[in-house]
Amino acid sequence: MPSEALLSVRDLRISFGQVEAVRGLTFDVLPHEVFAIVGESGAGKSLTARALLGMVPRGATVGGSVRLRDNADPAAERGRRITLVPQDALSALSPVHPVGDQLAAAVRSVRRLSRRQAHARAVAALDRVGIPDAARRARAYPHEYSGGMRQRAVIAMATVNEPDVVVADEPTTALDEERREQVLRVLAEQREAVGAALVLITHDLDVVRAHADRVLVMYAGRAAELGPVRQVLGRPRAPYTAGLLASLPQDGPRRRRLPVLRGTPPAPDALGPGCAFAPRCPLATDPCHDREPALQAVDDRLVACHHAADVPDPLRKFV
Ligand SMILES: Nc1ncnc2c1ncn2[C@@H]1O[C@H](COP(=O)(O)OP(=O)(O)OP(=O)(O)O)[C@@H](O)[C@H]1O
Repeated sequence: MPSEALLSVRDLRISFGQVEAVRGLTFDVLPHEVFAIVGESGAGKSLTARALLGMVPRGATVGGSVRLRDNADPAAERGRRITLVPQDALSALSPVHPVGDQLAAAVRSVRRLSRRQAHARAVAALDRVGIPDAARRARAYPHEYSGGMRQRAVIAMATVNEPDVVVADEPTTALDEERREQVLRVLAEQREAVGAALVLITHDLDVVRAHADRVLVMYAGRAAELGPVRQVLGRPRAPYTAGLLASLPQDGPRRRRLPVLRGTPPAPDALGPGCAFAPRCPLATDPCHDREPALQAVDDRLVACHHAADVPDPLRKFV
């Protein structure tokens, strides 16, 4: 891995029996960056997110490698050097222990500190994420917190041990717009406060545009495009990225999003020999149906498309 990478993923593959759901992902996460993974439902984002922490569902086989800096195994460093902000804040907190105790336990699981010291760290972490009157609130149970406070407490839990990498799996999916921005702001602040990189899993290109430095666009378990957000979203080279982008309104309320990408992604057990996107792709030609494209470097990013050089600009003409 490049010496500066905090997390290095090489040819990650996750399969269930004969069916491969994640099909060979390779990328690095660099210090301090926000690395987004975006794609439609079923693309393999959640499986990938969990594999980054060494967590895989029962019955899955994992190939390739995921390593932290100094070749450390993420499963051994989970909670310490790499942490997860899950989608559902409630499920991340135990209902039967005060929030402060849960944070203090997380601290003591990785550091030799007295209860008192760990509790002080827990309170400081709650204070840092903007929980008012943190010392008192630390003694309260999750059900005594508002939804927004619970989200913040989960972010405090993920950052209390000052990890190198925080993985946030769709942290804002269930939230309204205002809460969504709040959570992303708190995440960004905490990432900066503890100096961590953030892997942000989302299906929302608006979130990517506003919050990420680099983006991996996934389709059917593979990388369709990978590179700096400005390049990838500014001038997509994968027809899939272009289609996703074109389905966003250029302005106006988000809910007026247009369903431009027709059809649905293929199921992992129904993939043919060609490009998985070919059945939905307006640029597809015979080679696209016959042969899966390899990732190639084009304009400061990697693209898996036989027609990477032909994806028209501006986007509106494409769809
Ligand atoms: N435990 C499992 N057993 C069998 N197949 C699974 C399992 N978990 C996930 N898959 C399959 O792997 C594929 C990728 O799933 P994953 O949850 O990673 O997608 P995703 O991109 O996170 O989607 P979403 O945005 O809906 O969460 C899906 O086709 C899913 O059916």
